[in-house]
Amino acid sequence: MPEKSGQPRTGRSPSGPGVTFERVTKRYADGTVAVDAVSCEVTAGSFVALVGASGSGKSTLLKTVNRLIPPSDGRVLIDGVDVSEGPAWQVRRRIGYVFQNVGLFPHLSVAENIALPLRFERRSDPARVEALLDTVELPRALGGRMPAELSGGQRQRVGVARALATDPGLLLMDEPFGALDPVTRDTLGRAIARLQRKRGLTVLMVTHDMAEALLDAERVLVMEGGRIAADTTPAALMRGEGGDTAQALVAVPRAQAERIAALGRGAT
Ligand SMILES: Nc1ncnc2c1ncn2[C@@H]1O[C@H](COP(=O)(O)OP(=O)(O)OP(=O)(O)O)[C@@H](O)[C@H]1O
Repeated sequence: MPEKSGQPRTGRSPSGPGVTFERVTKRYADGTVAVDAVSCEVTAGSFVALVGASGSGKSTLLKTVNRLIPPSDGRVLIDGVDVSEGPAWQVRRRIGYVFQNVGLFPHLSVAENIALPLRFERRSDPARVEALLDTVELPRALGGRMPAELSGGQRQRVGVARALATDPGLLLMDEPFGALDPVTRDTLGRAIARLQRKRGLTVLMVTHDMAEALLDAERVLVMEGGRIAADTTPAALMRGEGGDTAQALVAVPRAQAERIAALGRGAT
């Protein structure tokens, strides 16, 4: 993995776009400044994690990319084009979006849920749905089930498959695995990281879990009070760099790893 923050680790040329935040500010109606003049360049084909305390502005910043939240000031560019230009559906067609409790339609089968973005494009493609089930490592037979007949982890995989249906180059994930057990969380995180490298996707992932950010992403943005407090690599964070806010977040998985290692050595 390259050390330099922001360089994609994928060996192939990226298929995902670059994302630019230019002094992006979001002020809510009650005066809350959720995002405060954030400027940042996300390199095409890179995997970036957004971490920070609750309320630090991570989700708000992420949602300015697919226009779920319009900035009060500043702008967001995808491959140099302002996302506020043109109809929202046109911008979102090129962006996969995965969030916690993925919001599958309960009255549609798994296959129908996955095919939904294709239907909006007037495409019907059962082979594509099967390929997407393969991508997220779900048995094809699950396509006929209803969402209520799946486990939480399987539902989340279906959400990822649906987000990938239109073959977007950019994937936005907001606490995508937050409600899952640790094993499924780890497996899915690795699967996404593999997919990102293989396809050269640009991924922006909000997570509360610093260990997840360190293991899956190649660059970590630490948010505090609507600003980026640190912009660095997992390796640099593990060397103790990035400042106090970042190090307070790293301290949790570090201490856990040390306690587990001590248990392994037979310490009480
Ligand atoms: N619709 C809204 N109206 C007013 N304030 C809001 C609104 N949505 C979010 N906020 C505030 O904006 C700030 C940033 O919220 P945001 O959801 O972006 O943070 P976050 O870092 O994603 O938090 P969490 O980790 O808890 O999901 C918080 O103070 C929040 O209370």
